[in-house]
Amino acid sequence: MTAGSDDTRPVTLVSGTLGAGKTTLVNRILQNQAGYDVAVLVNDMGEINVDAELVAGSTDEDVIDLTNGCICCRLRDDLTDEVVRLADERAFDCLLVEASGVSEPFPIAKTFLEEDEVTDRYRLDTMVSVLDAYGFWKEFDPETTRPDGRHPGGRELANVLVDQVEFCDVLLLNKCDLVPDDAIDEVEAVARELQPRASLYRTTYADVSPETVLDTGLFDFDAVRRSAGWKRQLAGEHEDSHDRADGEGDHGVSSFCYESTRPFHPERFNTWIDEWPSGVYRAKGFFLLPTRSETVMGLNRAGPSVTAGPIGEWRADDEPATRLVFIGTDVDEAAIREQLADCLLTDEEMADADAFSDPFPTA
Ligand SMILES: Nc1nc2c(ncn2[C@@H]2O[C@H](COP(=O)(O)OP(=O)(O)OP(=O)(O)O)[C@@H](O)[C@H]2O)c(=O)[nH]1
Repeated sequence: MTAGSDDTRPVTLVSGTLGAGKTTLVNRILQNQAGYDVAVLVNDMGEINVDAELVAGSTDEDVIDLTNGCICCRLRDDLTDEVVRLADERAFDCLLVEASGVSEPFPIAKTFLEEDEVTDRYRLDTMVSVLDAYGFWKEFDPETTRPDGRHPGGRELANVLVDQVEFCDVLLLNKCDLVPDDAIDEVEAVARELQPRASLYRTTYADVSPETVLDTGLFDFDAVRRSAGWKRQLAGEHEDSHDRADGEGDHGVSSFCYESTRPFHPERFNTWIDEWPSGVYRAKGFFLLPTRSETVMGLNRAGPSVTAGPIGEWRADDEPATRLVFIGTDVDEAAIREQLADCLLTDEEMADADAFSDPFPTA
């Protein structure tokens, strides 16, 4: 889905975790616009917009600064006003939006897909994720320390990171200078499992040409939604190099979907979540509990952070079932399936489905 008519301007949305190299990329593009006249919109969480100050080689009118908050949460109206004003007041070819490191890209993208005033003037063209390859590698290999001794930061951001990898057209594995080659291979394998259809580049100081991220025509809303690793799995598909009998891609990265129409024993399943199988760094989906027959219970685990709780109600035409996707490295799928089967209610327990205590949150 690309909204708008031919005279709309292409929008490139750059997201990525804190310090991944977004500003470095934006600077690079501004310094080498390759024949494009590029306008830039930046947003930062701090009171002082460090990013706007750091974006070099630009006059004030090139760079619009949305300080005081994160675009995706508080500034959606401001974002709409600013991009509309920009389009009406200035001539330029492409808009480059740098999201703050804690913004989720999807809500920003929605502004460019759903707001009529915006879609009259712009079309979402390319979603770029800049990944701190070092931080990502470190996330799954806690023994590693950075040469300068600093922690790459923010384990709690793991959820954001996964969303950013899953929802993009172009993925830059940046800071490759800090990661040994064999580890980059592994990071790439993980990233490809999470997002198989993105164009992927290994970069140092975001060294890509402007054509890689500007006016690419790559954005395809439905394809992005469909192809994110876990959604693809939930839909029962499995493609390309990962379509193997054992479900395993390169470097031992694999994924599988567990399904059952029989509910889990609430406490057994909760204990299983606490213990968690080794190697699984991504899990997403929903599950059934006898104590919540009307409720869709969601499970979402990214790196070390996990949430499990109600995410909605089953609708009349739904077929309630547990569907959980697991992605990990050297995962023992058979063992996990067996453990999960042990968490299901037994026939005896099914007969007395009211007799459970339920440790999961209610809201
Ligand atoms: N070693 C190394 N450092 C890099 C690379 N890319 C960027 N950096 C450095 O990492 C730091 C953060 O880069 P930025 O471009 O400011 O990152 P950002 O994503 O805009 O950061 P936030 O706006 O805080 O989220 C800077 O000191 C960069 O010079 C790289 O490929 N290798």
